[in-house]
Amino acid sequence: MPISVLVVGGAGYIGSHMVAALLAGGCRVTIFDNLSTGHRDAVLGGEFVQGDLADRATLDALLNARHFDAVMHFASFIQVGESVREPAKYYANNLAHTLNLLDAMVAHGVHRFIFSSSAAVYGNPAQVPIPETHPKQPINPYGRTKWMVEQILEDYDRAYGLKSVCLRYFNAAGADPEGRLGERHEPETHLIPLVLRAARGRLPHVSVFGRDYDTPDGTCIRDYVHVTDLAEAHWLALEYLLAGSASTALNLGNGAGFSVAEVIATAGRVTGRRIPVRDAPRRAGDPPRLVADAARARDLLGWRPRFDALATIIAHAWQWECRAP
Ligand SMILES: O=c1ccn([C@@H]2O[C@H](COP(=O)(O)OP(=O)(O)O[C@H]3O[C@H](CO)[C@H](O)[C@H](O)[C@H]3O)[C@@H](O)[C@H]2O)c(=O)[nH]1
Repeated sequence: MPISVLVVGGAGYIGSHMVAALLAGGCRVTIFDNLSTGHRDAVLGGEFVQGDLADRATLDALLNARHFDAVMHFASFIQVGESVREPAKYYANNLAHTLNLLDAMVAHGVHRFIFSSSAAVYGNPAQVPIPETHPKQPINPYGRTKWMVEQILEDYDRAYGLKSVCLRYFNAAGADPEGRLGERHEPETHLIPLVLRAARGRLPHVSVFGRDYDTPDGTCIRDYVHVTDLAEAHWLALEYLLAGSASTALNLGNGAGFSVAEVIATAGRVTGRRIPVRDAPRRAGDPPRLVADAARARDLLGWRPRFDALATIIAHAWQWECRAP
């Protein structure tokens, strides 16, 4: 029997790369596209179900009709600034709808869950690289929803035996090396796709949000991790749960930080284009440095990122950008 996985948010950026990896690995995949936030054409196969995570009846019907070995949950809103302006939207989708999904899983005896968490659970870190044991003090509603779900999962394990792996992504970036999939947020707010749009002339310039941070060149430092390596980590987390292992939370990053200025310079070299830059004020809620200590994912899962060079991450994103109309 192939492994059967329900991928919630499987038509989004990271979810679609995951679906491709599961299909390539011979899994039976059902994609639940929550509120049509994804792109159906991004899904390379599997069964496609469109629905609303708020609708328990749809979830019950799905979980009644199919056996799932595990659920992977990618369907969340991800914009920090928007979460500050519209917290209700984030608490409804990222928290309440996730709770609905978990309750449906418990009711139908599905007890393996892989959750897309975030480095945002750490808030402004007191140290980098950040280990998983670092205090969790999220500084915006987005990060709080991720940390609340992680805490709910601890309680659901104790009470209902629901086993989970929370994967705390640092900065997901890059695109499918074969060029079939890539990043397509609407609106796009992430640094690398915006830099590449400026390189291609689809944007007049890229803004640098703050040059007065306490970092060597004054711009913020992030740990960019390739989307294919994130999908690989989910695979390993699935195998880990199928082996009967205990619930855990793991950082996913390369352990190397790059500043905004370094990203722009690297993109200039990779693309061979001049990238117009404009200085802009700091963006609210941006911590100066986020760099992962991913030793636990290495030790527990055997995760070894393959595309850890920033230039490779940007090259794959550029290949995808060049395919955009
Ligand atoms: O036009 C831009 C866009 C971003 N930045 C800077 O580039 C860095 C990276 O910004 P991104 O928006 O690409 O990524 P974030 O670190 O803000 O976001 C990451 O962490 C967030 C939570 O903290 C969410 O999880 C989000 O989806 C994830 O990519 C930040 O210092 C940001 O200020 C710019 O200078 N100009």
